[in-house]
Amino acid sequence: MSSKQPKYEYVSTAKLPTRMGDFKIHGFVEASGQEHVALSYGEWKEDDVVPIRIHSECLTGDSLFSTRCDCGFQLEKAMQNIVDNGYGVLLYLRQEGRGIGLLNKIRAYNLQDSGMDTVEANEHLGFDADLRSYDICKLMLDTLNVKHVELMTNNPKKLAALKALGIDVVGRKPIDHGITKDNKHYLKTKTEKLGHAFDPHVFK
Ligand SMILES: Nc1nc2c(ncn2[C@@H]2O[C@H](COP(=O)(O)OP(=O)(O)OP(=O)(O)O)[C@@H](O)[C@H]2O)c(=O)[nH]1
Ligand SMILES: [Zn+2]
Repeated sequence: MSSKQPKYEYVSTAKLPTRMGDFKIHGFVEASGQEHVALSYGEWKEDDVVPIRIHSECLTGDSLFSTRCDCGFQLEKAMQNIVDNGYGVLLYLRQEGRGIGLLNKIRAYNLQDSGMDTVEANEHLGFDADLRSYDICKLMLDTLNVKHVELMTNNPKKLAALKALGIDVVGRKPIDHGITKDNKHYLKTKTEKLGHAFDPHVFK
């Protein structure tokens, strides 16, 4: 990569009507060719605090209705929250499997079917527990003129990452939606090993 080539670029915007409401979709690309999108809804001014969700791709949860994780439920809830608020942004990052990719996630699921937890399975495959980067969020938010955010997440690493990028994180909105018998153990592991901020009562 030449030093002049930008690491991330904005590409284009189009209308995206959805079941929840009429969003716009904004395309971004990394120098590596990896593509990401942001959805925006409604209007805001530069001084407004904008509710946002940074969602990591999960084909199984987001598109195939899996109850093994909470991703699909969170995606739907976040988009509904944004519509209910009148404005907001969803950054949809193509970091499937916390950055290890879809087929490695299936390998990790296979190990979990034999008793490992989500972190042990990643490590068994030779990966760190979480390989995601949030650097592209800065370009995405700047492009959409978002300066102050309230982040919908249970993951404190996302708050820290945004702050490190110079984004004014005004608050966090918990998104503990979609807890099922199939994902309770997964969510408990995230709380105990990955620092997620789930209230312990949700696992009872
Ligand atoms: N490697 C791996 N990735 C998983 C597994 N289950 C879900 N994922 C991926 O995890 C990502 C979602 O991350 P989570 O840890 O569930 O949640 P988060 O995004 O960190 O936090 P929230 O903002 O609170 O949702 C998606 O990319 C999923 O594909 C798993 O068992 N192993
Ligand atoms: Zn998922």
